[in-house]
Amino acid sequence: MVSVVSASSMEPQTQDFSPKKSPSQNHEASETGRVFRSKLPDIPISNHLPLHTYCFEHLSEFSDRPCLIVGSTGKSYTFAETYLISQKVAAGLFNLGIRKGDAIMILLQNCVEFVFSFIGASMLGAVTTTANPFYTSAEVFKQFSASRAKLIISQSQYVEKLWEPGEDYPKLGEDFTVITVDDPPEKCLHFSVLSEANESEIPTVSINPDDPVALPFSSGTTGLPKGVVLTHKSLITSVAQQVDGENPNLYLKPEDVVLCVLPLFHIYSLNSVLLCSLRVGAAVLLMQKFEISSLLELIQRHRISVVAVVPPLVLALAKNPIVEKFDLSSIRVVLSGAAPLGKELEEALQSRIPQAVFGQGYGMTEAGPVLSMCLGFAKEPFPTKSGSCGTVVRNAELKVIDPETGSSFGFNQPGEICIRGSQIMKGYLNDPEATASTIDDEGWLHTGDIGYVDDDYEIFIVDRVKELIKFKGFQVPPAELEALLVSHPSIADAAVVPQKNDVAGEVPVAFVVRSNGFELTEEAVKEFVAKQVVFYKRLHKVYFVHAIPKSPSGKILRKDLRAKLATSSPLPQNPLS
Ligand SMILES: CC(C)(COP(=O)(O)OP(=O)(O)OC[C@H]1O[C@@H](n2cnc3c(N)ncnc32)[C@H](O)[C@@H]1OP(=O)(O)O)[C@@H](O)C(=O)NCCC(=O)NCCSC(=O)/C=C/c1ccc(O)cc1
Repeated sequence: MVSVVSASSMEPQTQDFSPKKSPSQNHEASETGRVFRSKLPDIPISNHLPLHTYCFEHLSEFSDRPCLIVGSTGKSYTFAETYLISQKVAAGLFNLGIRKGDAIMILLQNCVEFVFSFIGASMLGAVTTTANPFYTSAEVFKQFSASRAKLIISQSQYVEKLWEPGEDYPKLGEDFTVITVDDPPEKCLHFSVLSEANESEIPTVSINPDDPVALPFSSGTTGLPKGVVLTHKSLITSVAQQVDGENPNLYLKPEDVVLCVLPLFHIYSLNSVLLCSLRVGAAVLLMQKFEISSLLELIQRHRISVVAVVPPLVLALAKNPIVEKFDLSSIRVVLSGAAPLGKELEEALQSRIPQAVFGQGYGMTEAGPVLSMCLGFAKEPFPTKSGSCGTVVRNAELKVIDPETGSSFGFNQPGEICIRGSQIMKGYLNDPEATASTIDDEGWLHTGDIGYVDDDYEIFIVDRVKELIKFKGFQVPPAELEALLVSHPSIADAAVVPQKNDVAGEVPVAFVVRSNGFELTEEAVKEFVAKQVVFYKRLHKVYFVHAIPKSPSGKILRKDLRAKLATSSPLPQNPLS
């Protein structure tokens, strides 16, 4: 059944993304060579519960243990306190008019209020859309308007941008409420209106497993950013696939201290760090901003045992000489995700933290997000290979298809990776077309990533058919930058593609066709874009060309442009002109 998101509401209609059949574990793969399953057996998953109930299901076993630790101050909140404050926030949101099905926006860096707000909204049956506080006004408002959020929780320093664009945008205080976690500017409310509300005033709400709970934005395989509808059922399934069962794939313990430096406004940290830790009773150490020496100090002081990272952090930990000065012996697990990690880098870090199990997870916001996870992290671990991004999670099916014909490949043959299971998104918000082109009518989500499954069921990503550029694990949708570029009066056409970069992985670069007779410099183009986008979407290079290569149907031939970049080193000023 195809997920269709109705034009008028947050609710995608009639969904059933559970596997259509129940193949018997990975044996099916060996029999047919078509569908790959985890080496771990399927488990019962409590995905009939609301997300907050599931996360705190075992609260009584660790209610007095630390749940959230603020890195900068050392202040900590127990599980019982975290649960209680979240209940208060739910009551406070209700007092401010938030009802089941309403959306709120969290525009915050990592902090305890982020957690209280997300869980509090879940308790009301409300939906949270998370956004990067470094977004420009226009970027915030696009997401705010698309999600029809009624309230924003932010910090005073970001409030200014909420009314900056003027006329075309809702005015502060008129159409929505702004709450700040620090001293509120005029017309804003302080977070205490939520955190000091009376928890007994939470209404009784009936939450359906298919109700949305989170609405992160992602451009998917193509186009502009879209709201990704993640339900209570999808997030519970994903967390359970990682940390539940007698032999959890990602074995976290209540004694663990889990590093949360990656931003909670992206699904990687929200799911694999926060929600997984809440479920198992592990403490989450919150860092607002990455800075290498503070990070190392915190690891040493709090005996951090589980570290979730992206490749630029692996680079810093593997190469920075300052690392040698700190005691990192507490680390037992290093999970890397969100972008491909080179074998050499992985081995360099492993030699610095020899006692830790090092591995990768593979995720995509639309997939709920985790498709595969290193089985070296399991309670009873399996041997794994460096460079692999894990094995498909349990209670899910994965296949590798020929992107041209759709037929499934067996072992060791690269093709587009597809995933099916109750964890995947319900659909894109109000975008049935994009949903239907991502989730097919048998419930398979097409990732746009090219990879293969080896004889040991380990997955290796080798390329992508999707357009997305990844800067330090952040999404840069080319279509968004191309739309901006062609809005410039002196630009006739433009294409944006990734260029390899040692630190960021990839950076966006543009090919630009000037309008006839117009003077335009590279600096002017870069500045034009930089003013309108968050820092990681800025162009790193502009090449002026006479035409953008396109297919007969008008699609930009990105592969040709990427190939031009790959073959020109060092890059000439104008490779195509
Ligand atoms: C921590 C990173 C790796 C590095 O941060 P950085 O060193 O500060 O560098 P940035 O390039 O990000 O920041 C640029 C500038 O912004 C500044 N900045 C920065 N945060 C601040 C600040 N809080 N205050 C003030 N200035 C600041 C920063 O200092 C810097 O300033 P400057 O040095 O002057 O250029 C950062 O890039 C980062 O968090 N990247 C990860 C993004 C991410 O989480 N992506 C996930 C997408 S979802 C997905 O793919 C899911 C996959 C998945 C995979 C596996 C799973 O198990 C589950 C899921």
